Amino acid sequence: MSLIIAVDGPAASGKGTIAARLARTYGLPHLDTGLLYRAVGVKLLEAGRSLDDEAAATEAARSLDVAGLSDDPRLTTGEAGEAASRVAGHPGVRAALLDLQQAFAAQAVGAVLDGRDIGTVIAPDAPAKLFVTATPEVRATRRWRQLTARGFDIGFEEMLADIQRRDARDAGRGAAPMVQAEDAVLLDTTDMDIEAAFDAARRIVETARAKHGL
Ligand SMILES: Nc1ncnc2c1ncn2[C@@H]1O[C@H](COP(=O)(O)OP(=O)(O)OP(=O)(O)O)[C@@H](O)[C@H]1O
Ligand SMILES: Nc1ccn([C@@H]2O[C@H](COP(=O)(O)O)[C@@H](O)[C@H]2O)c(=O)n1
Repeated sequence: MSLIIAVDGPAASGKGTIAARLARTYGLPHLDTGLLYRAVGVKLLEAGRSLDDEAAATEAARSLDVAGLSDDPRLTTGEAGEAASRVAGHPGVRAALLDLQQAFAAQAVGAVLDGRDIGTVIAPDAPAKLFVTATPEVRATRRWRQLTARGFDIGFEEMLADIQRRDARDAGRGAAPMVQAEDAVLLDTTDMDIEAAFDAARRIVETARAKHGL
């Protein structure tokens, strides 16, 4: 068995930050799966297609070029996040992105993946699973700081409404909804800074490693 670390949770909970640091700590490749859905959403928007058009979204997912996604500034906007969450509800899109994610998780060296359905659908047998969360207000504050620091003009109330709308859509959809896997450990980072959250995450992974002899 390889060390697969599944990190799920709602928007701006800090799961990407934790996943990236865990990957560095354990020398594992890391996939931010949200980027895949963001790229599909942006592709549709740029082609002038409706985000509700499942056939177009599925085709965009099937023909996705995954090279360079983590450096693409178009994927970091609030609009990209909203578009991602809309196309992520299409079963065809999720099916088109499944093999790629499962192949990434199956690397012999192990892997860290973060998203919404890693512990439930992509890697249900992962030995280490975390569900990272924080209150909507704290997550909206983190995302607002992140976006305004990059020069985006957005009010806090709008940010909070965006987070709450996305939470409801991601948790309420029929296809692979955002839900804590039964065997995932809940990590509530509401009152934790990044260092404290990472330390807590590493302890969870260490416990899993000891349990599975990894
Ligand atoms: N525990 C924390 N305390 C304060 N700020 C944090 C904490 N964790 C992450 N952040 C900051 O909050 C912002 C969002 O974090 P991050 O991108 O890791 O969240 P995420 O859950 O991966 O979001 P998304 O799913 O939308 O990609 C970043 O600016 C990050 O530096
Ligand atoms: N495994 C995943 C990852 C993401 N999504 C959807 O994409 C949206 C954007 O994700 P971020 O992590 O970049 O914020 C997110 O709101 C989900 O709708 C997903 O469904 N499954």
